[in-house]
Amino acid sequence: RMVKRNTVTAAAAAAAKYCQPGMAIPHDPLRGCRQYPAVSGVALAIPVITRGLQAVAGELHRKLGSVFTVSFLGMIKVTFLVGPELQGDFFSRLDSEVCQGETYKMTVPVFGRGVLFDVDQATRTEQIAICFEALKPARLRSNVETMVREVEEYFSRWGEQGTVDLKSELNLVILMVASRILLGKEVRETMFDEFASLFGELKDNSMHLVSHYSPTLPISRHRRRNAASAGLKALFARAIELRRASGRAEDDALQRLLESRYRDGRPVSDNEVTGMLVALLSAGHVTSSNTSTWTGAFLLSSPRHLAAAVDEQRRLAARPVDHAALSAEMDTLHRCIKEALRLQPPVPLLLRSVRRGFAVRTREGKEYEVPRGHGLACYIAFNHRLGRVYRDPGEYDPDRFGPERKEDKAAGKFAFTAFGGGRHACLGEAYAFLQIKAIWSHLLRNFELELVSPFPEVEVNNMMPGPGGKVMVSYKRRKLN
Ligand code: HEM
Repeated sequence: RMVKRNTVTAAAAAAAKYCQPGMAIPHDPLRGCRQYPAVSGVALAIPVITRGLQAVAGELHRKLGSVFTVSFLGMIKVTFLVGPELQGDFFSRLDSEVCQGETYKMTVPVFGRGVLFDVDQATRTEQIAICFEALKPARLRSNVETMVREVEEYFSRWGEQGTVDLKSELNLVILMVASRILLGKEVRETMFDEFASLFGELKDNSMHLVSHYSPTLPISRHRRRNAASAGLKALFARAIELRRASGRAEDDALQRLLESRYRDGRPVSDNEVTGMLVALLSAGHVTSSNTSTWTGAFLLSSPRHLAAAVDEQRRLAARPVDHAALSAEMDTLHRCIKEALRLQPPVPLLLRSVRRGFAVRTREGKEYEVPRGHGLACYIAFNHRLGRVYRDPGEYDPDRFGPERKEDKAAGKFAFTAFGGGRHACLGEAYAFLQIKAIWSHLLRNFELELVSPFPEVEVNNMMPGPGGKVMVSYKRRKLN
């Protein structure tokens, strides 16, 4: 039953000064609108700065329940849906009801014109399907050997012992893997340094909050972002020319994109291919790099789980690190990575806009209407720490995903959403796990590691916050047997 916003009770009317028109209105026939589900975003600014977004969200959740609206000067209203049971409304509704497009407009100057969030919904859906086809797990099988070789070569440069900033090391090795598997040998072998410098510039200048709210504001950061994006696309266009001139077909994502066609038979243009490559790198690099670093920080701070992960590698030491080993035989390592993703999801907050209003029902049976025009928020980092879903939610405890506990499954489909879910679920999940496991299985097999700097704090003012500062790790070579 749809709850009409204009049919609130007398009690609700009395509370109207708090429940501004257009807000999600709790429908509680017995108590009326006693809760005040709308809060001012401006009033929240100081608490968010001083106490952090998670703490403030916790307080709002305690006071207002699982559905509440934050209003920014009455102009932007964002409704938060808290808890796995409400995430179907966020992830699975039709794009005509709950739409991604508005909130990803900031990617247009990054990916370039004619790609993804610069095109209509139908074309975007086709382009995403083309990217999915290029990275689907069956396709990646043949790339694993190259991926593992790239990782081995990278760490062969480390000495017998030393101290490194793990964050910058993992950032670089992941970029090398991506340049080989996604972009191909031309970029990896002849243009890597130029590519790495342009991509670094793009990454540093495109993910700040100011770009989210005003992507074309003429500021120096945006000029540098635009130049880096144009430079990257030109570099990929050169790689395409080299590929065509060689007359060879390679086994990488570039080749698969070049050979793709839209459903009507139209080939994907070079501009679209270069834009999709920038999109895949942007979606996949920071997320994988941050997750690898958090995995290291957590493991190296948790002797019991580190020992379990090392034991697993010892058991598998006689086996080659191939696709079967990485995808099916490293359960302990998989859970260690997944737990890092639960505690530090690289995309902590997802936003949508509501195109057609709809009603949601909480687990307590309360109904709310979320009206057209609202923003909709899925605060992944907060949902991942709900005590009713995860036992001791602040603890790093990979065993919670084991067969005895399965805490992510027990609470329903959307209890673990580090990779999103439903209609727009991440298409790089298999690729991300393969490469992070390739890296960490190699590190655990070949090095004794120790975290020698304090456990990292989370970065602020970044849409994809990672571990802040340097993450210093000392290493000593070893061989597991
Ligand atoms: C640990 C690594 C990763 C994490 C945590 C992650 C997370 C996510 C999340 C949360 C979404 C959903 C966004 C939304 O619903 O608005 C998403 C979508 C996406 N991801 Fe990933 N991602 C990772 C790695 C990758 C990689 C390696 C690639 C590609 C190489 C990739 C490509 C994409 C793409 C293209 C989408 C958009 C899908 C769509 O809109 O239908 N991701 N990712």
